[in-house]
Amino acid sequence: MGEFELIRHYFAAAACARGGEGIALGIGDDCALLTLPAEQQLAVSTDTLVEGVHFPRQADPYLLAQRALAVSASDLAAMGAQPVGFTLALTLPNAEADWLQAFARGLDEMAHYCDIRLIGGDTTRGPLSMTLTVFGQVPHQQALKRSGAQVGDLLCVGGELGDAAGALPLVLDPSLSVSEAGDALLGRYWSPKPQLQLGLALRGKATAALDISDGLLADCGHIARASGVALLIEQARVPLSADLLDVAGEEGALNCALSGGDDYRLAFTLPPEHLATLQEQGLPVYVVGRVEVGEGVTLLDTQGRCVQAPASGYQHFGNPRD
Ligand SMILES: Nc1ncnc2c1ncn2[C@@H]1O[C@H](COP(=O)(O)OP(=O)(O)OP(=O)(O)O)[C@@H](O)[C@H]1O
Ligand SMILES: Cc1ncc(C[n+]2csc(CCOP(=O)(O)O)c2C)c(N)n1
Ligand SMILES: [Mg+2]
Repeated sequence: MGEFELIRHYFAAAACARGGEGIALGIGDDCALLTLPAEQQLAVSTDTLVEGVHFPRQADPYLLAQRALAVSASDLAAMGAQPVGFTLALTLPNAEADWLQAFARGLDEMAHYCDIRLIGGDTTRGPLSMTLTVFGQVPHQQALKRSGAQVGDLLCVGGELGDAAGALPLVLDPSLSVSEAGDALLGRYWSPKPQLQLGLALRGKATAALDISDGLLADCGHIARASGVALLIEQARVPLSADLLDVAGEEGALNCALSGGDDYRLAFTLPPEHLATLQEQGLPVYVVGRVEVGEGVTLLDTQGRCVQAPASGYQHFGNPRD
């Protein structure tokens, strides 16, 4: 199977490659063309996933595609953007029909969940990796940036943290036996659910937001820096799932939540007056701390004393505390 046949058969023909709102031209030309309403801005984000770094060797192609698109779409959620389209640059060691079929099915399912269309890409031969670029729309002045946190805001997260990090030993060693709780954690690693609905609901309410990819502490550091404030996290309020507690124990679970990464849940700062409205809508909003004058991220125990934080989070190069 040649490159063009592969593209035609597995990608151009996929349900997620059918046109949609805002897509004037999709797969097949030198560029795709997007048309946005005049009052909207285009939100753009790109993410690369490399075998052995972001996902294990011999990964199930169906799960891999789901994870790749979820990770990318999560950045749109974090900006409060509505998904429009995405490109897929796929590098493959070889073209295997079964692998491609399963990959395209995983991609289709996550694209359906996110309501996003495949609009183009690139297919090359080489070590397995993929780069997805997502495009979304957000009304002018309404994007959720990292820089707007205000003293007095609450610091919130969009759900239980650490599950995917808790699954990592199981991901890395498939010979380990997996309990029911472990299986649930594996589901959170392979198919994170981008919090798109929450992102939209936070428009005009949250003062800053991002999605947690490197760990709560490290990613909150980005908000603190960009906003010029201090973030205080009350350790006891960090939401942990029963499955994670079961698999990793209390201390292990907390470490996964604080520094594990791979959560793809939102962290955001919120003026207190908006909390009840969001929670009444049934949205997952958990208060974990607050914004104060100062800088950096501080972890507090139940008595309000500073706690020595564990290693701060995932970094590809260099010292994690840089
Ligand atoms: N090679 C690069 N050239 C230009 N800008 C880059 C490059 N790598 C990263 N950036 C930009 O730096 C900022 C931080 O990137 P980073 O990849 O850490 O994003 P993130 O959302 O914090 O993490 P994630 O990639 O896990 O979603 C983003 O604005 C990103 O576009
Ligand atoms: C097999 C395997 N080993 C380790 C990890 C952990 N990991 C890798 S990259 C990253 C941060 C996000 O990446 P980026 O900053 O590039 O978006 C994390 C938490 C994993 N996911 N899979
Ligand atoms: Mg991000």
